Amino acid sequence: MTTDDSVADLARLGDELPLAHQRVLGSLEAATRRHEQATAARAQAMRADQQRAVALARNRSAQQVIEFGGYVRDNTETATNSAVDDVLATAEYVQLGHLELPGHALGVNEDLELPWVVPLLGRSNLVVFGGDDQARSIVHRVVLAALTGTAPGQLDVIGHDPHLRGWLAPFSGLKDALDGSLYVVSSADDLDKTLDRLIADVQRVTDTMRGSEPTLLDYRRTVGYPAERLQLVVLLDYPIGVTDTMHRKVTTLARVGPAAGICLVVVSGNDTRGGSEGAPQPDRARELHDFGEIIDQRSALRWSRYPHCSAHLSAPTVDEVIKAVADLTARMRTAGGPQVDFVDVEDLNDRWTRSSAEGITFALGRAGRDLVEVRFGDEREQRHNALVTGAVGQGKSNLLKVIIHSLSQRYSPAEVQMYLLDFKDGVSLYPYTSTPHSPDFLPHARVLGLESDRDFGLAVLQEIDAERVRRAAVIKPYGDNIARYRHQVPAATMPRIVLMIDEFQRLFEPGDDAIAGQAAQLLEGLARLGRAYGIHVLLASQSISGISALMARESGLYGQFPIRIGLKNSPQESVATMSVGNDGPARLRHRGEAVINLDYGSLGANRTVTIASAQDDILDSLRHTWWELARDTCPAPAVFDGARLLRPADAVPSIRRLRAARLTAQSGAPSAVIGMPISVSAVPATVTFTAEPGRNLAVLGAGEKLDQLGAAPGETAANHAIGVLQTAALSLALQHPAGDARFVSIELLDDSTASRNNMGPWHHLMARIGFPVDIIDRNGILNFLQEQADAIAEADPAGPATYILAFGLDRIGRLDTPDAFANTPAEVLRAVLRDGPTKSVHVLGWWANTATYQAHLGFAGDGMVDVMVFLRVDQSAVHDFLGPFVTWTVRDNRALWTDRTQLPEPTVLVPFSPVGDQDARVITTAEWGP
Ligand SMILES: Nc1ncnc2c1ncn2[C@@H]1O[C@H](COP(=O)(O)OP(=O)(O)OP(=O)(O)O)[C@@H](O)[C@H]1O
Repeated sequence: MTTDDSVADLARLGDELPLAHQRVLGSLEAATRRHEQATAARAQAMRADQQRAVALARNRSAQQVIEFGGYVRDNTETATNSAVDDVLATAEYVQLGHLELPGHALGVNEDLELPWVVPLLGRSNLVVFGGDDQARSIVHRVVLAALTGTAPGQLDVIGHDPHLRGWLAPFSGLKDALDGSLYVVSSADDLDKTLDRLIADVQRVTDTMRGSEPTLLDYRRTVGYPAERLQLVVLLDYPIGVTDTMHRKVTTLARVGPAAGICLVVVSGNDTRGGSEGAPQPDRARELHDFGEIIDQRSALRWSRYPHCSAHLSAPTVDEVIKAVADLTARMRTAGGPQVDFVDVEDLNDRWTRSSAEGITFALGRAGRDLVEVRFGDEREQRHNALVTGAVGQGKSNLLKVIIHSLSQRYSPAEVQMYLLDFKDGVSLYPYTSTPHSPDFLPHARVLGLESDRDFGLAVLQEIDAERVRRAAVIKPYGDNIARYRHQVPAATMPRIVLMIDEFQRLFEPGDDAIAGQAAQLLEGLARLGRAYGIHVLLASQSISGISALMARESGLYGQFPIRIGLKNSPQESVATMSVGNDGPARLRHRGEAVINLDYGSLGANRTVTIASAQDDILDSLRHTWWELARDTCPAPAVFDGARLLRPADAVPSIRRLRAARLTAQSGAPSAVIGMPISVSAVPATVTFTAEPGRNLAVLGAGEKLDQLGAAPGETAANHAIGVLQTAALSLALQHPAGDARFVSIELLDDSTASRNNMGPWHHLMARIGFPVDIIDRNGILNFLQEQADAIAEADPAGPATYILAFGLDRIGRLDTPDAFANTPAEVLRAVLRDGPTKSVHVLGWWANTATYQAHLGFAGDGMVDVMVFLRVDQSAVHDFLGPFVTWTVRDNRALWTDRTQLPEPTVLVPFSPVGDQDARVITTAEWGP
């Protein structure tokens, strides 16, 4: 290649270079443009996508907000309207009104309105800042919602109102329905005590739960019944009147209260000056923020959880509150408390398996998931006796029934024996007796006092005391108590004895007489000394405050009763049952709940128990089983029914025994049966008519109550004077199987009295049993007495007996008109009375009027009549006859019996009533033997 060629090539290249450059630049530009266009197109597409996504998201979220709003509204219904007939219903959430969110902020067209629901009972406290009328409305709304959202009667409202604003006054109707369900204090002192009590409540609730559940509400759900109480504590004008110490207690409660069912509603107004030792107020205000939910209405109404929402309160008017409270109290009155069944506390398949040697245990009910039992006789615990109190209708009878059946199911009659006395006019012990229609009886019952009176109460105490003395002698060689004795003599039978007296205070009323004194002494002795011999006492009463001073002062009886069981009662009774300052029972809410305290009622030892409900059908069938098992080995209990009239037919077994004794010549003289002494042994009162001076019988006083006059014949015949004489005659006649007796009846009764008291049927009956009665009327009486006096003088002492019945002898007048020989008929009567008995002529007479009786017998009457029966006779007349130390008050269905030569002291008895149709049937059809 030449040089010229090279130059030419270079020149060509030089020409082509700019073209190539331009081409390159051109294509670069085109590429850049294409790229830019593509990028712009992509960006536009992405923007469009994004806008679509945002729009979609907005739509979706608006939709969700709307849906969620509906959901919240629906669920609010459920959360705030718990079924209040469910006993566990609790206002855990309450609706106060609604919250509003502006719609444009959410991308929705309308502003959003949501229910304003705040957590409350068991969940949180509430603090309201600002103290004007709106705060009052908030309080009304909160309290009302809490009450209506909780099972009736389960929530107590406690208020502190230092400025006496009366904000809680519209709720005062609560107090009428349930004591203690609203309690408002205004003084700092009272608030302090209330705070102490609330803190004690927290401790007790925590003890009850024993860490098994984190909160009371959980615990209630687990055990399935509303254990303990819920409390809403409203503190107005906080912290007015609140000292530092109290504030610390409030702070503690705010922290631990909700879990224990205590919820604080603190209203802190604009005036926040505290008590004298008040902490710097900003600190307190700051602490209040930690209490729980905050509602601030100092500027606009806000709930601190959602500060961007405006809150709107649905404020009830005062009238609405009052009306709602009235509805609520109506439901509270009918609402029952928690229920535990007998089968929840007693194993029906485990019968009579326990030994009472070391003590006895019975079930009462449940406290939460715990079975609550009481043990008597334990040597270590040294609790032997119990005191039970409860206002009328609060479940005392039910409780006693549970105790009786729990003991009877666990222990056989050889291990536990019961003496049951009921001093009220009730029927609770009737099912334990046998009746003609139902032969079952409670085999563990040794004595049943159905409508006991004081005499019978005393007789039972004496009987048990005698048993104590007997046991002391038996046990002595083996040690000093029943446990040691039974340990060493395992084959021995020595049941524990439980003496249970309902309305025992009646034993001590009027309080200053001989019976009260003896009863207090015996009871105290039994409660103190009986423990060693297996004797335990359970006293029950509606009202002991009247006698508590007597019990504590004179005999120290209460000191023997470490176990106190208080059903709901007044504060005064509660304190009398427990101890000073311990009004636990008064704060119980429901029938069937009780405070049990094993430490002499000391404050701090209270435990709330739901007493088991005595399920009658189950208990009836248990008793039937026990009876089937024990009927052949256990005698029926001795039954005393103080109100029941004693019928002549009731005397048949005794008369049969007396007749048999006469026939076998064990007894030489016949005995008239006149009544039943008030005693445990069923041995009748008898008057033996031996041929001795003085063996006459005088019945003194009116025989019936005036308001019984006019009763239909036969139906309610209750003239006891006539009844005593008729029955005496029947019983005497039946003891003369040989027919060697004559009966004469002096009858001075008016027709109405005679017919009302079945004199005709009595004559008829006497005739049917072989002893027709010779009747002497008013006109024949003087002649008859004269004849008798004459005949007595001549009579053979071994001749047939003559019984002169005299009905209403006082009606003949004083018998002091002398005859031609200056003898008065009264003297003739005295001759019969004085000389008759030794010739087997006995007078059994009734004088309604004691003055006439004295006139008939004269001053020298002593010695003519050994036996007297006083009916409706006043105390002073009794003193005339028996001296100043005998007390006697007129009582229905009772008589006072004295026998100068045979009875150590006057004895109260139930006298017989006149013969009725049924008596006549029984007596004529009874098997009398030869
Ligand atoms: N623990 C309980 N559980 C369920 N019901 C109960 C309970 N205790 C009592 N009751 C019911 O309450 C009512 C009154 O009870 P109870 O007769 O025992 O009261 P009380 O105090 O003995 O009354 P009173 O003194 O007037 O005779 C009864 O209908 C009884 O069934």
